[in-house]
Amino acid sequence: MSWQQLVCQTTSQHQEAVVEAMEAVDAVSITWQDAEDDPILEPRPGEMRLWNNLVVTALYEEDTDLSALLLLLETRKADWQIASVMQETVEDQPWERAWMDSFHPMCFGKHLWIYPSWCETPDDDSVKLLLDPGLAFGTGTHPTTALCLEWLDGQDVAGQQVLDYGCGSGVLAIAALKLGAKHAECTDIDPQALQATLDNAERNSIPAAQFHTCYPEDLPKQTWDVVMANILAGPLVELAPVLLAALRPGGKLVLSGILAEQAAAIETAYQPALTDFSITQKDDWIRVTGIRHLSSR
Ligand SMILES: C[S@@+](CC[C@H](N)C(=O)[O-])C[C@H]1O[C@@H](n2cnc3c(N)ncnc32)[C@H](O)[C@@H]1O
Repeated sequence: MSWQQLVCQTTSQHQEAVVEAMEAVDAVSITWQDAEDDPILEPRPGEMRLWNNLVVTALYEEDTDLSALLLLLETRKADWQIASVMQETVEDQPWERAWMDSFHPMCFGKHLWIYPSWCETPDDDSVKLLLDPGLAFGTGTHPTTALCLEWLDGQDVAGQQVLDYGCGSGVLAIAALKLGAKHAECTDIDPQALQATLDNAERNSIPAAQFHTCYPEDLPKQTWDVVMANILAGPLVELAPVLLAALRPGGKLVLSGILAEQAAAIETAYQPALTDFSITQKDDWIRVTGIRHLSSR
């Protein structure tokens, strides 16, 4: 058995019209994704934002007649800012397994590995995290997470208290605990992220006494030895007073989720309070690290 797939590139302004036209011919599924590498900045609550240019993909049964839809897309090409339309045949496959094939064990730095739960883990002395893709961000496949994990792997966090601000899946906190940290505080504005962190901590056999999840407004009034925040440049600039106040003098800060061209804004907000300020780039993204001055500034 095979399927027909229609792949159409348009703009966010016309995505709704294209999706409606595709739905009208009984699409089995419709998905859309970024046509470029265009990060979406955090929407305000209740607001939905799309990438500027997107690729809309519709799947149809083998015998669906798509001629009228193709004609409509061709006629409205200019109005709906359609850059391309492609029709292809897709062979049937075990879909529930297909996505699993794209997740493999990944190594960060020298010792830190992330394994999907369906992979066998070797019996060696590497540090292993079990993590499956889920609703919350953070499986290590994104350069921003990878930058933080690579940094963590090179740190001596034994016995330290860490704060994971914007924890997503909890990947950074769990990695720090596996590397010997004493306790991790995990915070996020998204309830699904807090739940995913709890689930992933349990899956990784982290004792409940070693970590805690809460919303940012409920964070305990204390400072931490290590503060990690992989959010986005805008919120990181706004959160600078909060994150710096959470860091004990001499404590280490790692920030990620920042595009290379946003480095100056982060530097202005954080550099005056830090020593050893350092920037590392991976693809379009950067990681910023530093140590809080021993004297308060
Ligand atoms: C890019 S994900 C990072 C997840 C994970 N820490 C990692 O490194 O892969 C950013 C997370 O920050 C959360 N977030 C965004 N703005 C926030 C804010 N102002 N305060 C706390 N969390 C925030 C999001 O809900 C999301 O889970």
